[in-house]
Amino acid sequence: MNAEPSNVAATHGPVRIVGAGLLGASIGLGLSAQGVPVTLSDASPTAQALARDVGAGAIARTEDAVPTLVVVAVPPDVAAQVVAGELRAYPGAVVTDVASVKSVILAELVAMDSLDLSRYVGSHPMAGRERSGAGAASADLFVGRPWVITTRAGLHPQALLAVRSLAVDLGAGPVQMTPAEHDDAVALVSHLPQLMASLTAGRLVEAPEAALGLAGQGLRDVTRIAASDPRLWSAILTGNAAAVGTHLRGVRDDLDGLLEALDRAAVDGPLALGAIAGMAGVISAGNDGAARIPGKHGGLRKRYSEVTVLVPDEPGELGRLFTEIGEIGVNIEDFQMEHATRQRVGMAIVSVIPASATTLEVALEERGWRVVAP
Ligand SMILES: NC(=O)C1=CN([C@@H]2O[C@H](COP(=O)(O)OP(=O)(O)OC[C@H]3O[C@@H](n4cnc5c(N)ncnc54)[C@H](O)[C@@H]3O)[C@@H](O)[C@H]2O)C=CC1
Ligand SMILES: O=C(O)C(=O)Cc1ccc(O)cc1
Repeated sequence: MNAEPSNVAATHGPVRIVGAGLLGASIGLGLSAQGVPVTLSDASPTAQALARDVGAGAIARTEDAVPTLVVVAVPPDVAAQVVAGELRAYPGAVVTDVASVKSVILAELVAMDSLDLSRYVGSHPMAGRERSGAGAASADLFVGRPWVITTRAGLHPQALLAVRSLAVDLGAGPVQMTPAEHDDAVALVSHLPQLMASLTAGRLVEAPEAALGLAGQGLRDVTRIAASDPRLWSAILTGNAAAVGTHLRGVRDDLDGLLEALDRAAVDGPLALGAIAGMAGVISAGNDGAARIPGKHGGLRKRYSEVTVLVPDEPGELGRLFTEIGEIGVNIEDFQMEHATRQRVGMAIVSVIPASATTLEVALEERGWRVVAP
């Protein structure tokens, strides 16, 4: 995202952000970069000062101009209380929250007396990281990502428009859903994957060092989000308990079928009746499901060819590889690095458009690089 003020934001502000962590500071950075006035408030003075220092806005003061929009970016278990406080403090402002669960927060708000909920729009940017705090914030966190905006009867159309504009200003695509539709969808595409990553990584706690030493990219891919914050995620998961439970029970049914087939193979041998079909069913359902995940830009995921190059684990070698790929005239579309444990070599996996893959392989080999056969 352009760091220069572009003055094209539909959001005029002032925007008040309550909760200046990863999400709050990322929103503040994105809006500040477009010249929108932003103030920051956080229960933690340290978090507030860090968000200011990274450029997400100014620390809120009592004499500040009244905000037109308040963005609440605190953990889900305190979101309703904070939203209620902001609706009361700023009777002319639209208030949104960005918490990862929506029905439970709306239910808490509805149960409170004398709140003007026509100005409250629950929302959820589908973008984030496995790290917390303003130190990990980024102005372009939301670019190209969906931003769910929850709709319901009684919502003021101007409030809905203000939150849609916020999402668009930050480069996201607004998607309207009811709170229940949202919660069921994220239970499947966000909350279940978090639990599967945590459950898989949890099995490693007591694994022998020798086993861990064999780990490759597959384990790293599956466990990336296991680094997430336990406090935040317990609030998210319990805040969406019914929907998460439904999808987790589905996994339990699949596991029961899998175990039955495995037990048969363990007792009667790998070709035991139904064993192969049991495994193939699970793996091919996985193939079909994974093929349905939209890619970065909504297209098919496998748009690039991968060229794998061995890179000596020495200072400057990766830089030299990038420079030489540039000299060969091939554009790097994506990049991943795999490290083999206890070896002084890494594998650079360079994604390029399919038409350039062979040219790149040949040219790199001519220059003395070891290209791993696809
Ligand atoms: N982390 C992620 O990847 C995503 C998180 N979200 C949602 O965004 C919200 C914020 O999450 P993060 O920014 O990741 O967390 P974070 O931990 O980085 O930041 C939360 C901030 O809220 C502050 N806070 C807590 N209680 C407060 C209160 N009562 N008043 C004022 N400030 C308070 C904390 O001091 C902290 O600085 C959560 O509701 C989360 O579900 C949404 C999308 C992605
Ligand atoms: O890192 C990822 O893959 C994510 O999906 C990030 C994320 C985490 C929590 C949310 O509520 C929304 C998005």
